[in-house]
Amino acid sequence: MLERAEPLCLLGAGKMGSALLNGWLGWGFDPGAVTVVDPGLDAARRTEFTDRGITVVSSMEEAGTREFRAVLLAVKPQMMGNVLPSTGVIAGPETLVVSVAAGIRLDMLGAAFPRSAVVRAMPNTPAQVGMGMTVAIGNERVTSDFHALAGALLEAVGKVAWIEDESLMDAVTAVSGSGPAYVFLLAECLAEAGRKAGLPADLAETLANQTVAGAGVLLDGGAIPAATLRQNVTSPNGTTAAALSVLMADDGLQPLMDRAVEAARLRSIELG
Ligand SMILES: NC(=O)C1=CN([C@@H]2O[C@H](COP(=O)(O)OP(=O)(O)OC[C@H]3O[C@@H](n4cnc5c(N)ncnc54)[C@H](OP(=O)(O)O)[C@@H]3O)[C@@H](O)[C@H]2O)C=CC1
Ligand SMILES: O=C(O)[C@@H]1CCC=N1
Repeated sequence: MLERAEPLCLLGAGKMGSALLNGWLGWGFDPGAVTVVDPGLDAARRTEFTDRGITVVSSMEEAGTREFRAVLLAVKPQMMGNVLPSTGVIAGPETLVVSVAAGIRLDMLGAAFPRSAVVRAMPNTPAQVGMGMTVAIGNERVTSDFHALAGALLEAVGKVAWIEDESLMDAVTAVSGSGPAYVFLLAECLAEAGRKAGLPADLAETLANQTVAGAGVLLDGGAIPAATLRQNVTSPNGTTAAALSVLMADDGLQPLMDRAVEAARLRSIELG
């Protein structure tokens, strides 16, 4: 389990790393136990962290050689080759290493951290509001204690599903990792279509955003399937049916989404 003051290290305090860090602090984790390693932080971001009692350093050398209880790797996949060789020193047999980098496989992570338990995870940005969806898989060093620790770290920002077949991770990345972007694009397209239908731009944007947000809340929890929620909007021979006859045509949204998800899945494989 996660104790509130065990030493944690976050490598890469960008969008995903910060979302997880905020989740841990919101859960009650001691900021004084957190070290952030990020060479790119500007003065304002650095102060934001240090004001909360978090230690911020620019390099692994500055982080020292202490072994952390948990290390979260949240740098770009393209940076992992640079970062991994210098990180082994902060991870020992009692350390859990969690990587959220798209495409970076467990065997690569395991080679960089041969003494540590390693979890490969794919979260998403709704983690920023505690509504994340993370899929995770551990290597052979992940005992039940490490599994519980990883679960606690990841559940601090939303739901977690564990898988046992790593080959699914590229499709996971394409669906839930990248998926929020598809939904935001849907909101943008809906607003644009509203503008083209004659609505003032700000009203069109408000209508589209609130509609997507409200529909998301209806979906939350999974009690009512998406198809049922869709049918609840669709009056026989009404306006929704007219729109859905376009969106659900043979050349409608499904084949487009199939192609988009496949492109993301292939890119995830390439990143590895
Ligand atoms: N954004 C998303 O929706 C998701 C992202 N991910 C994964 O999370 C990871 C991070 O993505 P994201 O948060 O979007 O990216 P960001 O660019 O927002 O964050 C990466 C951070 O790492 C910093 N950084 C660069 N080099 C180093 C280094 N050597 N040591 C420590 N920190 C470093 C960057 O600084 P600088 O900006 O100066 O380069 C930046 O602050 C990626 O691997 C991505 O695949 C996973 C799921 C969803
Ligand atoms: O676009 C990316 O590569 C990352 C991984 C999933 C979401 N963002």
